[in-house]
Amino acid sequence: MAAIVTNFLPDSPSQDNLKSPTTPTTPSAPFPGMGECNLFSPEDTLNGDDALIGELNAKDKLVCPSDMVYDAILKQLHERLEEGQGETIYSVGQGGDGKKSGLSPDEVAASAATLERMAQSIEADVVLLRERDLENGTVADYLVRRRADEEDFYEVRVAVVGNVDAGKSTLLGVLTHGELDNGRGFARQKLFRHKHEMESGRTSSVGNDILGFDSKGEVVNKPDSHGGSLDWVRICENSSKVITFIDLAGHEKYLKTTVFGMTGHAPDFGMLMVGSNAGVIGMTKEHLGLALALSVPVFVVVTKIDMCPPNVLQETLKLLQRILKSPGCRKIPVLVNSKEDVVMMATNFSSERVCPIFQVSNVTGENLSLLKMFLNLLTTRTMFDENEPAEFQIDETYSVPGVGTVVSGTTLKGTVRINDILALGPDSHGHFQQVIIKSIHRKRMPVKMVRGGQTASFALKKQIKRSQVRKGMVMVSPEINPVACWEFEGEILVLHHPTTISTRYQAMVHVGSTRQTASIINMSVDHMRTGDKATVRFRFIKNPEYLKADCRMVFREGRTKAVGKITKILPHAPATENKQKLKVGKGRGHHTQGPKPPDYSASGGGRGTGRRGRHRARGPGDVGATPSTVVVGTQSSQTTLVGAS
Ligand SMILES: Nc1nc2c(ncn2[C@@H]2O[C@H](COP(=O)(O)OP(=O)(O)OP(=O)(O)O)[C@@H](O)[C@H]2O)c(=O)[nH]1
Repeated sequence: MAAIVTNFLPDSPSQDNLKSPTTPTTPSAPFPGMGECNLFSPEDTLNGDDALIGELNAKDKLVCPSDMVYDAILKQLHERLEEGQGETIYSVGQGGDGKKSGLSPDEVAASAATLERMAQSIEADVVLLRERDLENGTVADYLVRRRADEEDFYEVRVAVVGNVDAGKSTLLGVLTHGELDNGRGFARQKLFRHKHEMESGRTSSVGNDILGFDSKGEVVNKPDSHGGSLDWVRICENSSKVITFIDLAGHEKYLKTTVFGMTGHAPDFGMLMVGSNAGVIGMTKEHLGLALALSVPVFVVVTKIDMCPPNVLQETLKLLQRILKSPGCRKIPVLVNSKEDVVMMATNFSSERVCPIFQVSNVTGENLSLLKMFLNLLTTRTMFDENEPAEFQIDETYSVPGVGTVVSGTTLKGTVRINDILALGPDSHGHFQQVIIKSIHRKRMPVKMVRGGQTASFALKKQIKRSQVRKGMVMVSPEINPVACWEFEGEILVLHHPTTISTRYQAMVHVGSTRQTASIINMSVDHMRTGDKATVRFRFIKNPEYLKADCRMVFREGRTKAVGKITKILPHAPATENKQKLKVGKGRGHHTQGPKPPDYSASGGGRGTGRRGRHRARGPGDVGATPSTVVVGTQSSQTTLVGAS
């Protein structure tokens, strides 16, 4: 099995205990209140009224409820919508009173009417998802979703990955423009034209496409009849939920950008595309491994089933399932063939264990309705708490004529409103400066506020030049009192390295939208090889960064890949120590302060060496501190060195 597993897929179960805070936390089920949460317990606010609790747990409670029961169920529904950020799945006919679940057709109809009446009163819509025929009758699952608020919509981010030619652009074109492909690139052309228009003046390397769903689960996207482009503002205004596809490149040469897209754009889910005729080739396993390493739940879309001989399709599916079940993945692959499968998969998807597999054709449209239904039911993994101080990570910067500097990225926590004052940084000295939010856009739509889990662009009021802002910076509430760090510790697992990794080895660290070369300055072991785990102390070579413990990280250069999580931030490590140390060592072959000479052979050859030289010339901090160094002072930019013998 090892042969089919990429070097992003270790044969090790150890990834499970690595949790990411830059990617959102995972609730146990995407739909609060699904299944047994329908049932009332004595802890509910019913003051221990046993008779009422009994009524509320009855499978037929919605058939003809008393006023008291009606009010209690309505209150519960309201709470569940709050908890589920505007939606929930409600099962009708499911009993918690010891009686077997299931209602007669008349009872289901009466219950549905009651549910509908309740939903109307709280500005929500009800849509039947599936009916299950059980021994004692029918249980019906309904999607209850709040209607669109012109200014607000619920956002789910899906990173689209897969090998070149898997049909990524075509599928996005078909989904967002509502027209099938011709097998010769028709659908993707629309997307390219649309992208070209939308990205003029922008240098984004990661494409975005949106698909809106209204409160009834209908697709909102309607390209205008002339240019075929999409009106994002109209889509957002009419949608209760917007899926943002983070369109990542399939080619190996863009892997760096793909890693950035997966870490910096905080996707809720990954959509792995596989061409059924080509099978699991090229970057497919690499992308799957990356998603797993970052704990991003993945679903697979197998395309081109219209042109694939059945035996080849079966081979592809068999291999996919084998890879997904392998020790490196430990997933439960499920082929999705019906609406029932979709509801089951959507309600269990956030658990990260199941991996739904869709088989579609962009040309005939086969099974696309199942995929759309699944996308409609996806819920974000971000738990939002408006009382938390705001945190926003920047993944793109712009200079807009007449507006000034604009930063875009993801709100990780709290809320940000127009005129809020936030701390922007860190700059190259580790400092943060105050900025005022002048205006906010979500998907090009002007809004007054954004909250955790939402992407946004902010125009900044203060005279901030674009050159003063870089990807990887953050804007946070000043009450956080942010501190930047040159150094941090992480627990990492080497997924692949051609030889051994030693102290002073340098590679690119990806954490959230932070992407910078860092040097290993010491480790809990002498050397690390493929499959090894260690606690490692890193030092950034160019700027200090704002990091947080428990964030997931990827450490990679060329074919070297390691994943892990940050365990400790060392905000008081000096900024200038290495420059001085370097002078001592340079030209004299004097490396006595460093534990080991740099492992150039392992650092990707001339490229790695060249980087070291380049960064050394630029500024502080390229070679690591030694444990023997004594440091006085706490501000990274003002640190004094004593006893750097
Ligand atoms: N017959 C058939 N052709 C398809 C299907 N999906 C995509 N294609 C064709 O496959 C070709 C490649 O599709 P793309 O969407 O460009 O593939 P991609 O994964 O985006 O490729 P990169 O952007 O290069 O990474 C195009 O000519 C599409 O028309 C499908 O379901 N059936």
